[in-house]
Amino acid sequence: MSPDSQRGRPGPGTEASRFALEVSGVTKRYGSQAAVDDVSFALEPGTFLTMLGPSGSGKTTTLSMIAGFTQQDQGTITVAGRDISAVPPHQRGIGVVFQNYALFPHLSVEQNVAFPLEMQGVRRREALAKAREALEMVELGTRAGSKPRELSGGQQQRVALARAVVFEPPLLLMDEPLGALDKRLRTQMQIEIMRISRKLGSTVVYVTHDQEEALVMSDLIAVYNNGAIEQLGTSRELYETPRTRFVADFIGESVLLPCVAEPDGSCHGLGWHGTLPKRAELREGRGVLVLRPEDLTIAPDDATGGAAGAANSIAGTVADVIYVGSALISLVRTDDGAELEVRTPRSEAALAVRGGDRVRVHWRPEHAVVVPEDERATRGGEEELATRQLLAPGR
Ligand SMILES: Nc1ncnc2c1ncn2[C@@H]1O[C@H](COP(=O)(O)OP(=O)(O)OP(=O)(O)O)[C@@H](O)[C@H]1O
Repeated sequence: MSPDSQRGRPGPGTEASRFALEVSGVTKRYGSQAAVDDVSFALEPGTFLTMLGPSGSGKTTTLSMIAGFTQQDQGTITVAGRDISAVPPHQRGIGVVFQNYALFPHLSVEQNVAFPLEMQGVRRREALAKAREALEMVELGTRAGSKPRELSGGQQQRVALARAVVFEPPLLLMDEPLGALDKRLRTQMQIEIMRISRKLGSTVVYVTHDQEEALVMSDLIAVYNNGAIEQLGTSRELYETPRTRFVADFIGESVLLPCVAEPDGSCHGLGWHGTLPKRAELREGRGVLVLRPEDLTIAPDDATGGAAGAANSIAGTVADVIYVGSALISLVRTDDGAELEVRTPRSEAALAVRGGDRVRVHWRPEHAVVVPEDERATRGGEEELATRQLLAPGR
């Protein structure tokens, strides 16, 4: 477990109930495979956490254990300081919106929304009145008497959202709730979900595949990989200071250059040398220099700095230039075969280069991060070869 995944956990003797949700050392195995492997995090009330990661990395299983649909093999889950591990789902007081958590087709929209309240023993009249309020909140007040099949996909999702928030749950779990919607409706619903969760002051755990959605909506993002949280932080922390190569690659566009960090504070790679960035996860040995395309600048290669070139830069040939409206993307192929993407704002387009130009791509060490090499990524393949060449004396 990375120290990051423990973020916000209370220390021994600290009052646990200051957290709306605390997941501690939770593991779920299917056969010999761990779907979720020793996951821990704690959320202050009102936090919006998004779980982001590739398919099969354990996001839904984590959510399902919090909801109570799946029983963990190890670890504890507490909601507002109360261990809910043995509490059945409907008694957990958690609002749930799962993509496949369908509405009841034979009930009207308002009866669907009133259902969780009636399950809690609230009288029918009161439950229906509250259901109508929740439907107003998602702007479906006029469709209370409709059957779900008479509504569009987006409207049905909004009913599901109303049903999840009708009892004003302090904790709301959402698994790809907008997965089936088109882009326009998705954006509208993202705003709706943020508005409603803020209004209710709910703590939200949200699962999505869409990193843009995660960056826009979340206070915190947990990046999942292979059943574990690889890094947990704000959007900005994940983008600007990824701790691992996986996170650097997964969040936003990145340029990754294999490198060797030296104890004297320098680092070098194939065809370049420079200063070891302060934000280096390792001070010595093999790693990967992480750069963001918008932090790179491009200039004609005038061979400054002699044959080895200027520090913190690499020479190459422009393979392509793509106009994307707000910026120009230059794809540069280095002499050692690495591909670099350089993003130049449109306002600086005078600096633009053309395909076939010899150029030098520069970066500032304060914009770079060095992360450890990912063993999985370097097992076999070209990259291992590149790293071996990098370490070979005489190059
Ligand atoms: N009921 C089950 N039986 C066996 N294996 C399961 C079961 N549920 C999940 N798994 C396995 O656990 C792993 C994690 O699955 P999970 O659904 O949590 O991933 P996910 O990150 O939510 O993926 P996706 O984004 O595709 O929904 C996967 O390898 C999956 O095959």
